[in-house]
Amino acid sequence: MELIQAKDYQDMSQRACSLVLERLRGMEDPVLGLATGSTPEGMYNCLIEAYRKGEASFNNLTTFNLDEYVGLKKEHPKSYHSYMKEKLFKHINIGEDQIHLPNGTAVDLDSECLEYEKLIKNAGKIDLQILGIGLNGHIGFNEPGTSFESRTHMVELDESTRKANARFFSSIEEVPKKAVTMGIGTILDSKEIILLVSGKNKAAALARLLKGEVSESFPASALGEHPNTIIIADESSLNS
Ligand SMILES: O=P(O)(O)OC[C@H]1O[C@](O)(CO)[C@@H](O)[C@@H]1O
Repeated sequence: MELIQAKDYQDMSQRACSLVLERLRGMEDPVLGLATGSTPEGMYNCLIEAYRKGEASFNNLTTFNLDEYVGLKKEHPKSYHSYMKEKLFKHINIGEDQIHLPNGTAVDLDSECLEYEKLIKNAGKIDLQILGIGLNGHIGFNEPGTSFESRTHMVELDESTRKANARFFSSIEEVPKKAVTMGIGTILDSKEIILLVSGKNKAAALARLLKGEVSESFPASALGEHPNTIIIADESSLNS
């Protein structure tokens, strides 16, 4: 794992944005894996800015998001479909047919998971996967104890994850208890991974990751087994 030290959130976001744009420019039909949460918002703003300035175009891009809550319709304001639309997709030149997120309201969720895996496979490998990290080391919604070989599957969210994500809802009761997420094996199949880490509250998780012990009790440690992962971390997550 390569570590890039950024000064602050803004610097982390800009470095990630520059890396993404550089990689996209070098590819004919890039496949990009995307994350939600607070961490990538600055990077998305930078990508939008580059598009507005005419420095980037996304018409040949295919995207796959990591995860979606079970039970929230696409149109629900707190769904990850809505997040992606509001934070990125509606501001750039990308069409509905280019973007993919799991459907958390599918009648048959097991088939939905298999179908999502198939879609990723048919697109070729994910060229570049963007990740954030949860306080307990989750990546996507893969909670501690998830097999590193897991494929897209349905998960029960940890109470700690629901609590952390309650800030996006009116109350913790509204946070769904389940989600569909790419598995850790699915994530590890990506050709390249960028993990973004910002803020004091992520310091313990980052320190554990950098220690290098690989264990299923700490999902992000799977990245230690990936040949091409870059961590971009800001000072507050590194020095707290
Ligand atoms: O960037 P945040 O909001 O701290 O979230 C970290 C991680 O947790 C999740 O939001 C899931 O809880 C991921 O999608 C994200 O990568």
